[in-house]
Amino acid sequence: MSQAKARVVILDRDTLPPQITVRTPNFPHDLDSHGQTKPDEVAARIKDADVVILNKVKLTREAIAAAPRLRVVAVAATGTDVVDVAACKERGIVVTNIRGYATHTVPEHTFALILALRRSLLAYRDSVARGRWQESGQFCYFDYPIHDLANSTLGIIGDGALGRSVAKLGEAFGMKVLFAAHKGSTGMGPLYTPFEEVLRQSDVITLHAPLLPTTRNMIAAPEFAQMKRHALLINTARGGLVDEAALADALRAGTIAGAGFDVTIEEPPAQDHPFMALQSLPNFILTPHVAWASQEAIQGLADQLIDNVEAAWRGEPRNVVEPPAKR
Ligand SMILES: NC(=O)C1=CN([C@@H]2O[C@H](COP(=O)(O)OP(=O)(O)OC[C@H]3O[C@@H](n4cnc5c(N)ncnc54)[C@H](OP(=O)(O)O)[C@@H]3O)[C@@H](O)[C@H]2O)C=CC1
Ligand SMILES: O=C(O)C(=O)CO
Repeated sequence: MSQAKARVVILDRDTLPPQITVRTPNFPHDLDSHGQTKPDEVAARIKDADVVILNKVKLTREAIAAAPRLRVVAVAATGTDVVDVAACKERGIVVTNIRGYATHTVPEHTFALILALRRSLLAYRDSVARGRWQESGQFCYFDYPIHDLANSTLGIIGDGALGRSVAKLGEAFGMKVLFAAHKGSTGMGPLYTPFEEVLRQSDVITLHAPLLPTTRNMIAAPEFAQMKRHALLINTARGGLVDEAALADALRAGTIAGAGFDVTIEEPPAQDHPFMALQSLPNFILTPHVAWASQEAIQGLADQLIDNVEAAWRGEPRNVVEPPAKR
């Protein structure tokens, strides 16, 4: 992109573990690396930047306007919802993301949540710790429901790299897999089942769609009401896809049987977030946005991140993110 020395700013290096090697870009540059950046620190830190690298720091239209030299924003994640991509595009700033790095780690985490919930694993573990096994006086007891995955129906929302890998694992467990058509869409072809039909038919529903204006709150009270009472909802995608208060209500009311979440709208969630009051429920598991975080996946992400930065800087950008289309 340029022969001049570039100023590269990393806004949240601490979102990659210290033992992960983030290699130095292969073009002349000065590096300004910050462990974390608060929202009100972004504009000042990027004001002279040519390249910004970030994972979960929000990059707003205002901050972008205050960075006249900015040419490349390299997101260290697949999800780019933290960046105002439309504002970048208007300025000719290239936005890149990481693709396909999490096709083992996220599906495996998804199934860890599904299996734990479907077999009441945490409830049995807690009851063993409380002495319930000895109290039962026999070799086993049946306090909590256990269901097979085989012959059950897995509804997948989002048929990208992760949705498809999850489908393969589901098929290996003997599940019938349904890919949901976009909510509100009618003609997506025979490979897709209408969104509402997926809600009605699935025993397990798992989300793998990006957070966009069109996917925000795609699951709220009316959608919970259409699910089976024994359905599980798994969200390893983005917090904003689900109305969090409606999920808490659905779990308390028994509208659905359980939920496994790796993501929340604000991360970390505040102490008074509706999910924090659910921590004692045996049918709700919240993990701290670590579905992506196998050592193997993160190293692949870090390598791809610098590949993206180098390619964009030499004027051959790859993994370019376009602003969300309105549909
Ligand atoms: N918790 C974690 O650690 C991680 C979370 N993620 C999240 O998972 C998401 C998916 O990742 P990945 O599969 O790699 O991304 P991809 O871009 O490969 O796939 C996303 C898919 O979602 C589909 N999609 C878009 N809009 C809708 C909609 N309205 N309804 C249903 N599907 C839709 C897209 O296809 P089309 O538009 O053609 O339908 C696309 O196929 C990421 O965006 C990210 O937010 C990713 C990695 C780690
Ligand atoms: O890759 C992603 O989108 C993640 O959320 C991991 O940071």
